Amino acid sequence: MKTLLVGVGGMTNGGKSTLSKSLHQQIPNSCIIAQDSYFKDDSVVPEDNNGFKQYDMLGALDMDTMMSDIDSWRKDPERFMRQRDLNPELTTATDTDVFVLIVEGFLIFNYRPLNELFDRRYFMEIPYDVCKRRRSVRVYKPPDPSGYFDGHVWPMYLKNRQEMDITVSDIEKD
Ligand SMILES: Nc1ncnc2c1ncn2[C@@H]1O[C@H](COP(=O)(O)OP(=O)(O)OP(=O)(O)O)[C@@H](O)[C@H]1O
Ligand SMILES: NC(=O)c1ccc[n+]([C@@H]2O[C@H](CO)[C@@H](O)[C@H]2O)c1
Repeated sequence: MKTLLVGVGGMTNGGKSTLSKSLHQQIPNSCIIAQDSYFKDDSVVPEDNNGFKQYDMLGALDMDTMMSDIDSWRKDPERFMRQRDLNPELTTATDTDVFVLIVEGFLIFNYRPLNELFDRRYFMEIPYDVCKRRRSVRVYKPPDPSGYFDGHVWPMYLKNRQEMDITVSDIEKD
């Protein structure tokens, strides 16, 4: 049995989940772990001086739990998929079977212990105006307050992008 860990990173609304779902549908024995499932509770996410919740940084995410889920997959992908009801097959994997984990999220390459696990990395970027337009029709929980994109999301994207460039050198840009 072989394993392949693929990272689909990139900016908010860049199309990460759309691409990941399409890959998952086409690749047998694959599954997705989405970073957005690991946001901490709103009550513990701090606010800046403008009252904007600081969601677009690693501190807002429970990376320990995310890493622990990825570890379970790495140790036994078949069991991981069966436990989550992702793969009903009960047969045992052969030596030639390849299990693929697609990890998608906006800060997956900024977290060094996760970044170093990837066999392949993809980074999805779209222009500022497209990003802002797509984001304006999305409803997050909690919803973006007025001015959030320009006051928090975009400046944090630029900052995180710069930090990621230092951490990662072998990203395949879309
Ligand atoms: N190739 C594409 N062309 C045009 N629109 C797209 C494309 N891919 C995704 N979209 C649209 O962009 C929006 C965001 O897509 P998606 O949810 O896949 O992005 P994301 O990067 O996972 O976003 P986030 O992580 O911020 O939730 C959706 O409305 C989706 O339909
Ligand atoms: N709990 C959530 O999923 C949540 C809450 C508030 C904001 N966000 C946004 O998700 C994006 C990453 O996909 C970030 O830009 C967050 O602002 C998510």
